[in-house]
Amino acid sequence: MTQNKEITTLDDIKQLVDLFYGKVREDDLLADIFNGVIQDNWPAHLEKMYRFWQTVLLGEHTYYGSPFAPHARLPVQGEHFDRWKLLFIQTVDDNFIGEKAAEAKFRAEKMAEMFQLKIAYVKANTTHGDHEG
Ligand code: HEM
Repeated sequence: MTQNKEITTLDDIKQLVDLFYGKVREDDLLADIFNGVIQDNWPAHLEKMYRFWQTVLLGEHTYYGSPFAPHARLPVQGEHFDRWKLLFIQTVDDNFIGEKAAEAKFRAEKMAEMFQLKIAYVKANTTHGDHEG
């Protein structure tokens, strides 16, 4: 058994991200949604996610995107976010310990909450006849 470690370097971030999306890609509920959008661009998606978490957890500003935009019209509901959070928390707890590990879980929870609120808002403000799809 490997010992859980602190998240301190970009390599730790890469390990976290690779393990998490490894689970996502095998998940009965989430795999099709991710693969439908990302298709064969997984390396680019993972690169982006390394930069995202490097920025959030290590304070090294390498991510300059808009995190919410690609989620606005995904076919996702509470159950998808619950699964996403479960897999993320499992990945962190199975491999890491310490302050940054706790922060990773906290930030993921907060962003999931914000994404869900925004998706509900987008839906409520999309009337039939708007550009759907
Ligand atoms: C059910 C939950 C979720 C699903 C199905 C999902 C799906 C996706 C997909 C398919 C993309 C790629 C979009 C593209 O390449 O066009 C993406 C990007 C991304 N996701 Fe999620 N996501 C979920 C939750 C979250 C959460 C909770 C976070 C917060 C940590 C997050 C952070 C990001 C970021 C930062 C990007 C990159 C955005 C950019 O293009 O700059 N996602 N997500």
